[in-house]
Amino acid sequence: MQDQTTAGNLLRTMRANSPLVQCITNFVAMNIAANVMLAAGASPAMVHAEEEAGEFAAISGALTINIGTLSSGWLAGMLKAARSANNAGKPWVLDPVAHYATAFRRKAVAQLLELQPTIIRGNASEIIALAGGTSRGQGVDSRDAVEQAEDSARLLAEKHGCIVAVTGVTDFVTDGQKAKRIAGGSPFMPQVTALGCSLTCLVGAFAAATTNAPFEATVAALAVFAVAGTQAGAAADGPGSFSWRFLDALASLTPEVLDREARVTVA
Ligand SMILES: Nc1ncnc2c1ncn2[C@@H]1O[C@H](COP(=O)(O)OP(=O)(O)O)[C@@H](O)[C@H]1O
Ligand SMILES: Cc1ncsc1CCOP(=O)(O)O
Ligand SMILES: [Mg+2]
Repeated sequence: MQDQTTAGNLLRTMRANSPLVQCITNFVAMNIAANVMLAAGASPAMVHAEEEAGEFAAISGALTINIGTLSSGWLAGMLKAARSANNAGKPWVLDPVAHYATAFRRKAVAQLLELQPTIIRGNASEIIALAGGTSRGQGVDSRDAVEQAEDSARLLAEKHGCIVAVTGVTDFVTDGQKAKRIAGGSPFMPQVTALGCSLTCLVGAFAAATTNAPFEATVAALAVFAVAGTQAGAAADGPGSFSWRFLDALASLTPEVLDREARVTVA
């Protein structure tokens, strides 16, 4: 029988469903993340107000929460949305942007972790710090290698019963037991702001489109970024042209090419 959980098949399913994803992201990411989602075939909605975030989570296929430009009003909306997603049985993804930088962020992330995200996606410095290690992160940017964050990712996944994705040159995804690495992408990617935030939203789209397969959904979303990133990077002259080429590559990526080009290995 054909494997329904290859990245290509999950991309086909995701596009067929075009899932509504509530993206509580940050002011920097809102526009590019929505464009990335539309190019890939998902249906994003940037809804964060405390007055409506919980109600909206109940009608969305998945929720993503990113603390990049946090304020107390947004945090209230995030907590309501996460509780509502849990009550409705919807997956939700946490992106702990620069959570190590201030006491406000550290406390917010602790509150969000108590609500048991389905998936955590962060860069290496964020994942190392989230597991209690000493990271070299500077603001929103990672200064650690993914390889150094792999043990932290496994620990976090076990502790919180979730999937953890660490991104960088070669990405790593684990449920605490099994793990995969996804190679590809482009050195231009960390030079374009909010691509990690956009990827978190896309992980939400794949999680919404799969039933009880958050590990495979996460691997598929990361593989889409890796293959489209490689394609865009090969033709780009710099981060500016990479940006629009990346959107085009996402939109034109076929499930067949994704399965052929994806460099996914068991870790
Ligand atoms: N040097 C690199 N080479 C290839 N791909 C990269 C590189 N750095 C980041 N990426 C890719 O960029 C995307 C965003 O990841 P990352 O930069 O780690 O997130 P963040 O923006 O949250 O720090 C991921 O798809 C990741 O694989
Ligand atoms: C620059 C910046 N400042 C606050 S959030 C943000 C965007 C971070 O995006 P990413 O985590 O994808 O690099
Ligand atoms: Mg980030």
